[in-house]
Amino acid sequence: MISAIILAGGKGKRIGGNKPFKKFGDKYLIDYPISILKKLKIPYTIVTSKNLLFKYNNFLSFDLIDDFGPLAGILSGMRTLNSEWYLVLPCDCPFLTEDFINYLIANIKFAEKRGCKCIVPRHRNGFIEPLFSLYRKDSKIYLNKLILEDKRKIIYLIRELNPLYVDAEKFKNVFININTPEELRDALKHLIKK
Ligand SMILES: Nc1nc2c(ncn2[C@@H]2O[C@H](COP(=O)(O)OP(=O)(O)OP(=O)(O)O)[C@@H](O)[C@H]2O)c(=O)[nH]1
Ligand SMILES: [Mg+2]
Repeated sequence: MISAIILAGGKGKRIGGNKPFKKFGDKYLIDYPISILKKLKIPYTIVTSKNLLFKYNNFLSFDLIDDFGPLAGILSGMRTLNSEWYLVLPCDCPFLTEDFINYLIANIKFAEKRGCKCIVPRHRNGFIEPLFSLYRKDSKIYLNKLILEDKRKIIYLIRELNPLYVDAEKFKNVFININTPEELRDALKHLIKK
C-alpha cells in the first residue's frame, strides 16, 4: 500500500554537487534512507536526472523534466511505482528513523476518513516538512497541473490536498538535512554523539 520516493536530483549547488554520494560516517548520504526503507520492507525508487553508481541503478527513475525541482521528481516516482500512498524523502536525511515513518503511516486511516490527500509534519512554529511526508496517489492529477503551469513550489501542491498536519516536534532530529559543507560537518558531530 506504501512505496517511497527518494529525491536525489537537483544541483546540490550549496554543497558542491552530487549530494547523494557525499560520504557521511562510513556510508553515502543516500544509504541512510535506503537502509531504513529496507528494514521496513517499503519498496522505493530513487529519482534523479542521471545514472548513479551501478549498484543503485535498479531502483532508479528519471526526472520527467530536468531541474524542475521536487514536484517533477515526485511525479516521476509516482509513475514508476504503483501504490496507494507515497512516502517522499530527500536523499540527505541521515537521522531518519523507523519510528517516524511508522508514525506517518499510523495516520493514514484518519487521513482517509477526513479526505486528506497528504500527511505533513508541522513544527510548533508553523514550519512544515513536505519532503518528509506522505502523499496519496491522486496527488498525481495536481502534480501534472502544477507542472504544466510551471508552478514549482511544493506548497502549491499541499494546498490542493487538504493536508493532515501531524506533530513534528517529537522527531526533530529526523528532519536534519544537509545543504552546505558546514551542515555536513555539524551533522557528523551529531552522528558521533548518537
Ligand atoms: N529528482 C529530483 N530531486 C530534486 C530536484 N531538486 C531537488 N531535489 C532533491 O530534493 C531534496 C531537497 O533539495 P535541496 O536540498 O534544495 O537540494 P538541491 O536543490 O540539489 O540543492 P541546492 O542546489 O544547493 O539548492 C534533495 O534530496 C534533492 O536531491 C529535482 O529537480 N529532481
Ligand atoms: Mg534546492
